Amino acid sequence: MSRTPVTVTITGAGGQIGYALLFRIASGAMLGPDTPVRLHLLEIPQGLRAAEGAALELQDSAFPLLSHVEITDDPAVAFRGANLALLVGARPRAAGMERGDLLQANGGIFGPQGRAINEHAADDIRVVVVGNPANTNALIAASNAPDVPKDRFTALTRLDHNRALGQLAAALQSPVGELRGVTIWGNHSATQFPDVAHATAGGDPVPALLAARMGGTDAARSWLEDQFIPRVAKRGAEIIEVRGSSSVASAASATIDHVHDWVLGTGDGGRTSAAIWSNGEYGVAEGVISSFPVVAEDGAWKVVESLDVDEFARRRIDASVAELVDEREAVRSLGLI
Ligand SMILES: NC(=O)C1=CN([C@@H]2O[C@H](COP(=O)(O)OP(=O)(O)OC[C@H]3O[C@@H](n4cnc5c(N)ncnc54)[C@H](O)[C@@H]3O)[C@@H](O)[C@H]2O)C=CC1
Ligand SMILES: O=C([O-])CC(=O)C(=O)O
Repeated sequence: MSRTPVTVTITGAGGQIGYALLFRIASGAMLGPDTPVRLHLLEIPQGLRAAEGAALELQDSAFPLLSHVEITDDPAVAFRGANLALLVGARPRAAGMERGDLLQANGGIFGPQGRAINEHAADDIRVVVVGNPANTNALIAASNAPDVPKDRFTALTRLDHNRALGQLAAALQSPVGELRGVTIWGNHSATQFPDVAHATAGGDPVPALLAARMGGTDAARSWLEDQFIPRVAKRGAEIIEVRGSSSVASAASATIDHVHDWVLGTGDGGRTSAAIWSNGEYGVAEGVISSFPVVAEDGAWKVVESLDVDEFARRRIDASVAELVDEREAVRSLGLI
């Protein structure tokens, strides 16, 4: 284990997801058992004590891969030399806040962070935005980092992808590990489209397996449209209702999965979902950060472009992309991009 440590910046490191992320990163779950890490924890002043407390616990965990922890409220320090940036800290929607207010408040976070990444991060910087509204926050950061290739800015839809796997596995009574080819399209919001048209379980097509279990194609289609899609798309709200607060461990786990696959590759048959810069694939508007079916090879996400999109899927994808375009117009009119 003589490799140079990878510098990982985590924003909002003193928050809930930050707390769940830090220990898994330091254990090697994200970058593998041979890669030492330096952690840069960025917080706002009122979050620094929580980040300091987490750092004490990191020390107490004696992780062999953890080479250094830096805690700061200065983005220039946090992003200096960063190879990976996990942008978790964001401004939550408060009571009475309009969408424009939320985008404005987050623009005040992700604009400066994009500029600090542009100025201070390492040349191979890769960014995943978790803080909501994740896709548009990623767009703001990317737009404020003109020297960083756009394909280095991504947003997390892996949690939605994993939620879809969990629901399908339960419906089919199939191990999660046998499921392939699920896709989340569009925005990390209730308009997202979880798509199983090309999915397989144990090598068999999921639509046919659902029809066999549910007594026909119409019953399977109703289950997909009336139960599966809304349940996955609104799972965040369900967790808040049942748990009393938003998803934390599953969000951290999905973030680990996203970065792990981006850096180390998805391998054979490992198609997944990630929100990445659109170059117009599948008719998605260029220059929004949309979720696509992807594989990762040599440290880059690639859209899997060979899938048929039927009329139902087309409508769902277009609706979610229309929301992304609206959000882009809103942040453009606020001067944030
Ligand atoms: N994309 C996804 O799938 C999911 C996204 N989320 C989002 O992740 C975000 C974080 O969630 P939690 O950790 O539960 O929230 P939290 O409120 O526990 O933690 C957020 C932390 O960010 C810090 N912070 C705020 N502004 C900052 C800034 N400018 N720089 C650095 N740190 C800053 C806060 O001080 C706080 O410690 C939220 O926006 C949430 O909506 C949550 C679950 C899933
Ligand atoms: O709504 C939230 O803050 C949490 C979220 O994004 C999710 O659970 O998908």
